[in-house]
Amino acid sequence: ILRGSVAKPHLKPYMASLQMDGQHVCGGFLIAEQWVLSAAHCTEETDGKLFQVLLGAHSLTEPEPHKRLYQVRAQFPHPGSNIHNNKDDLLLLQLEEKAELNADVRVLPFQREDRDVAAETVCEVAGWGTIDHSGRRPDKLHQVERPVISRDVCNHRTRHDGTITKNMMCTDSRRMDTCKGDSGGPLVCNGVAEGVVTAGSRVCGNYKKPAIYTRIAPYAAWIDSVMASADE
Ligand SMILES: O=C(O)c1[nH]c2ccc(F)cc2c1NC(=O)[C@H]1C[C@@H]1c1ccccc1
Repeated sequence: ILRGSVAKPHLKPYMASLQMDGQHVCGGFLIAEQWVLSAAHCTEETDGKLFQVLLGAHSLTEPEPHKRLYQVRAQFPHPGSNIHNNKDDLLLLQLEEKAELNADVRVLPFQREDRDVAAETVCEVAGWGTIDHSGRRPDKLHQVERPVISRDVCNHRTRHDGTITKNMMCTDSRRMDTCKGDSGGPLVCNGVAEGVVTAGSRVCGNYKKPAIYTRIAPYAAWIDSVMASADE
């Protein structure tokens, strides 16, 4: 998160850190007791290995009462996701067991009504991604509030030039922005997860390149079907 602030500890109890060999790779969030939603691109350099999911954390390194690293039973990248674009950039992770829910570990509801969030709506996004232009990686969760910008503005030829589909949404990236390592985290508007930070490589903090999110509502049926069909 560029030019945001340190989050209040454990006030975003749905936040997950997707880790590989003890290192934070991407964000994610708890959508059900045994399920985390993130971004498919985050699996690109993991050559088939499964993530581990850290829940209940504020600091990535310090011991905290409800912090716990969960093994992942299975990962389900959206079948339409690919390395060439930001389409269908969603990843479902089934935890090895149901997460123990408590004050620091809670499910976040996601939007099921497929209707665009109004431009100028101020939403919030959090993550353990880079916090400055030298790529510094924070130990603690950071957050920032950003206004939604319309798809028409985001698709302007000087911005993302028509690549933003109806299944994507954008927020203003002037100065304050998401950045590498924040991908997979939720864009939360009025307490509901409306989007997932896309994990395609992108410049951060440049107003000409707004932040891009995968809208969740269009994928509610896919999410429900994967959760329903995955084996116990
Ligand atoms: O965050 C992203 O957009 C993104 N997209 C990807 C695609 C492939 C892929 F193998 C990884 C990523 C990845 N994450 C990262 O590179 C994470 C490792 C870097 C990082 C940044 C800040 C703080 C901690 C760690």
